[in-house]
Formats: sequence, C-alpha cells, structure tokens
Amino acid sequence: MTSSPIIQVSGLRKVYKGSLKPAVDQLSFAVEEGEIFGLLGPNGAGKSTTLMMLCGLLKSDAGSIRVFGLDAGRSSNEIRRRIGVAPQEIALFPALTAWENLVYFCRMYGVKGAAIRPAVRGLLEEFGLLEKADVRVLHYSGGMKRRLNLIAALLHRPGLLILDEPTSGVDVQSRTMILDYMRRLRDKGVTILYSSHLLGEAEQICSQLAIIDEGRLIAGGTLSQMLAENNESESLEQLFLNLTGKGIRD
Ligand SMILES: Nc1ncnc2c1ncn2[C@@H]1O[C@H](COP(=O)(O)OP(=O)(O)OP(=O)(O)O)[C@@H](O)[C@H]1O
Repeated sequence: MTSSPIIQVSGLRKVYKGSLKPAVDQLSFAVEEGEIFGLLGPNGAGKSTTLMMLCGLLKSDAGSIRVFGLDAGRSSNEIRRRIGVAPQEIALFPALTAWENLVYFCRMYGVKGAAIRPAVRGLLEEFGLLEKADVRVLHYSGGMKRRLNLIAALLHRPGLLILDEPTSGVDVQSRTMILDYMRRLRDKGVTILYSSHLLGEAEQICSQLAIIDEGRLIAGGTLSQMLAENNESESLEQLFLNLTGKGIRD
C-alpha cells in the first residue's frame, strides 16, 4: 500500500483583487513524505502565492489543498500548528534580540515553559548564532537574519517545512549551512517544500521539482524525468529557459 502525499494540491486558482490575470491557475502537484520538493519559476510565476495558500495565509478562489490529509480550508489552524514556515520576507522583530525573537516564536508555535530554553539554545548553537543571541536583530547581517528566520520555523519540530527562498541574499557559507541542515532534516523524515530561483541549488537538494510560469505548472517530476521529456535540454537551467523563455519578467 502506498501512503498518501503530505501535500496534495488540485486545480488551485487565485486571482488577486483588481487583477485580471490569475496569479495561480489550475495548479496541481503532490509532495510525498520525506522528500525535498522544489517549486521553481521566474519572477511573478506564482510561487509565493501558492506557498501562502498552503500555509493558510491566503484564501484560494478555486481548487483544493490537503496537508497531512486535512482540508486546508477547514483545518487551517491544525495545519498551521504542524508546519514550519519561513517566509521570503524576513519575519523578525528588528528591535528585539535573537533570543527574544525566538521566545516569541516558541509561544506562537505552542512551545511552552521549560521546553523553550533548550529549543532556542540548541537551534542557535546549530546555526552558529549562540554567541550573538543577545544582539538585536537590526545589527545582524543578511546571512544571520536568514538563518534566524529559518530557526523560527523549526522551534516546534514540525514534520513539514515550507520555505520561501530560504537562501536568498546569503553568502556561500550561510547557504551551505542552510542546505546541509535541510538535508539533515530530510534524512530524519521531515518533508520540505521550498521555492527558489537558484536552479543549481534545487538540482542539488530536491528529489522532485515543479516548474511553474504564469501560475501554471509547465513541468514536473524528477530532474532526469523532466530532461528525458525535453530532449533539447541537458541541464535544469537549459530546461528552465526552454520552457519559460528568455523574456525578462517583472
Ligand atoms: N498582494 C498582491 N496583490 C496583487 N497582485 C499580487 C500580489 N502579490 C503578488 N501579486 C502578483 O501575482 C503574481 C504572482 O506573484 P508571486 O509573488 O506569487 O510570484 P513569485 O513566483 O513568488 O515571484 P518572485 O520569484 O518574484 O518572488 C505576480 O504577477 C504578482 O505581481
């Protein structure tokens, strides 16, 4: 017997108020347990809109989303408790220290009492930020903020992580640390859905990929499946350009 996917998206559609064109349209894909699934697409393709609907932060206009087998429309609170979300825009309080930020996120995610200190301390240590725990986030570098943004999503040890461009704007050292951590989580059975512009990175860590453009799925599967279906392409970057074109996007 095969297990059902952790995320099942079917016929998803979203049109923003005042917009004539859907941001997401007829989008369907499934994410299996324990895999790193990469959602790729050019600027404005609909990646963040899709991830926000999955997290219950945005309502869809049509289609269905099931997460852990639960309907995202009806069980959004329960789903939110069981997932960790690191948004594209850094979601931290700049005037608070890293420690204070993480205590806040612990409470938000239901980590309470004596469990707070080891959760915060352990993750700060793993991400090389323990010595800077009492520094206000406004003094953090881009890479440090990105790592802290990710820690905030991990405090309650979620079984599913949704990461919107988790390595955006960081140096090679922070990127390597974040990607290694993602691999280690995957090896422990955590499922990760992530979006990125960095095709080389996605190629390295994802077992499944979906390329979307103008809100629609234009290719999906493993990299070798997608390359086999598009025999003019020899790499993910070539395939991506062949499918999405070379025109500049807004
Ligand atoms: N709040 C909003 N109101 C109106 N239109 C929006 C809003 N947010 C996004 N859009 C539009 O919806 C489309 C999809 O945007 P979205 O941010 O989901 O794309 P993306 O793939 O995440 O892009 P990027 O890679 O640049 O982050 C774009 O045309 C964008 O301009």
